Amino acid sequence: MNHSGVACDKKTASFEVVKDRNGIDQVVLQNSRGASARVSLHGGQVLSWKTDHGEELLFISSKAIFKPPTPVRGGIPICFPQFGKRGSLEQHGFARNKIWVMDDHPPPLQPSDSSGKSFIDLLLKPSEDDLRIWPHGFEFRLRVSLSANGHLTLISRVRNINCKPFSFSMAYHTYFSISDISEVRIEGLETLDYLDNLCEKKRFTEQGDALTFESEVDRVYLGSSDTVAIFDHERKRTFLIQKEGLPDVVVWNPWEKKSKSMTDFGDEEYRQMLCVDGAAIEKPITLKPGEEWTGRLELSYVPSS
Ligand SMILES: O=P(O)(O)OC[C@H]1O[C@@H](O)[C@H](O)[C@@H](O)[C@@H]1O
Repeated sequence: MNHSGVACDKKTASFEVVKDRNGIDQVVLQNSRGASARVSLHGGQVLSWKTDHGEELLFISSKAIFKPPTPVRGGIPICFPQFGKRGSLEQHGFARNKIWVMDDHPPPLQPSDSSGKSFIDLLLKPSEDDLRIWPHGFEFRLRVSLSANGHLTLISRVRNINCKPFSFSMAYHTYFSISDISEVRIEGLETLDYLDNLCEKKRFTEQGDALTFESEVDRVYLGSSDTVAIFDHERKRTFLIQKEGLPDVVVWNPWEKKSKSMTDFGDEEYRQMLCVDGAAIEKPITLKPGEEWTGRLELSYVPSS
């Protein structure tokens, strides 16, 4: 199938555009082995990423609301131009609530970002309402691609098309599907400083051990290495998060009490999800007129013992 703004190598991959129940386009990417991903124009949000055995790798709440402007609880919402409540905008900024468009003529990326991959290019430009609350002309281009080996890559390019500089924060708010929160650990954040959202954003230093979970966690780890891993012992699977241009890592699990206060989240669902986000938060990105920033996230999984 051919669609403007969408390209793929038909020998190795395919895609399809379908409408959700609210009439919003979703793009289904598939690789030659049958792995798939689903991306909605609502928020430019990845809603599903499946292995070639059809196993879902991302968490979506059974109570998620799919009607804009509510952001969908799960998948990979894009937080932009603000993370959390660190600014005057609504929580996590407006990008995740907007309807993005397919990008007909994206500026070229590296050939390796296209060949053998099934991908979709999306674009968000500010509406007049957006400009009233955040008066900065920008173009946000997002490429979501699925490779032959099932890796999911998100490449964000933000360009300043205005005549004055602006600054922003950004996060790929990734809800991983896990067997049980008591069975997982994160490696790659040991010894880093973090800002604890549960303690008025105070700065602490992580101890030398891998991160495990026994209560609510809501932290921004600062200046992490470019690879972070989530080990899921029960499922015998490890997620690898590789990132470029995204120095920070958000780790969030709402645990029991907060889960009960969220209307679009099941009371017990905190057990089956863990958010680990590649992000740029502590030091906002500043773009001069005409400048562009790129932030790249690659997600993959390997069997583990
Ligand atoms: O409910 P929202 O707006 O999607 O946010 C969920 C969570 O997102 C996390 O990234 C934040 O650190 C948390 O503080 C927040 O509760």
